[in-house]
Amino acid sequence: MKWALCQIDIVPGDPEANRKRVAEYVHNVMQQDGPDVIVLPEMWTTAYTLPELKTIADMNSEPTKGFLIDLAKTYHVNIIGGSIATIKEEQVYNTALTINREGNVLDEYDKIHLVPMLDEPDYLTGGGKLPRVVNLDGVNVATIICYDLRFPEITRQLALNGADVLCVVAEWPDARSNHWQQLQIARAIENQYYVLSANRVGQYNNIEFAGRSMAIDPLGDILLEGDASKESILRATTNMSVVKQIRQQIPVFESRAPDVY
Ligand SMILES: NC(=O)CCC(=O)C(=O)O
Repeated sequence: MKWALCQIDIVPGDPEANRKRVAEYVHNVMQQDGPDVIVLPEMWTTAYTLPELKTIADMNSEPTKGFLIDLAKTYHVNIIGGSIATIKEEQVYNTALTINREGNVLDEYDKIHLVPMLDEPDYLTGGGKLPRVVNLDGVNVATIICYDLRFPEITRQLALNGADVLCVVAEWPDARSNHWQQLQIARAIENQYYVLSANRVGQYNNIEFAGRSMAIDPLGDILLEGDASKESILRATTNMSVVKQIRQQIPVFESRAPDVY
């Protein structure tokens, strides 16, 4: 399966401008060796303009959900639509959308773990349900959002639920880029799945974001890594026979002892 991980900058507080940019990106990506899946970063419609979200966030994920469905159908491509700020029953959530080639919304996941270092808990409501493991062209994929990466409880459970690929959509600051890289490698090794990420680049509110989007194989080897500051599209390939092979060679899931811990 071929993936395009979109490491892009975001226009703060301007969802219309960001949708326009993403439409152009998707158009260009599909012109050259079209991927099977496109992955966008976290909060890509607004960036972290938290005090403004009550006025600029989507309502029940619209209009961005409709926009992504149209893109998926037009280009016949699966889209992990990063995450967007959306208002549901007067609460603002950070929500990841996964849409298949036919334009069906397979998952709408509200970020569970809100980041104190970026003031998310002051403005957002955390979700109460795990992401779904969805099937994209025969591959089992789960998507988490940025800070979720620090919580091995969720990433292990997604492996137990059948994930062979973990996507991480992010706005991870450069100040902690070491954690960004090491945690992705750890999650790949311990769960023996691919970890593919799309992190934003650029700055907002004196925070520099880390870029360095990654594709990591189920042994923890880095296949691709984005630049720290430049917009780029990382093109990765996943092969499910590699996941199967590693899980046979090092049978971690059979060796678990959940009755002990
Ligand atoms: N957007 C995020 O969730 C950032 C997470 C972060 O800064 C960290 O875990 O460190």
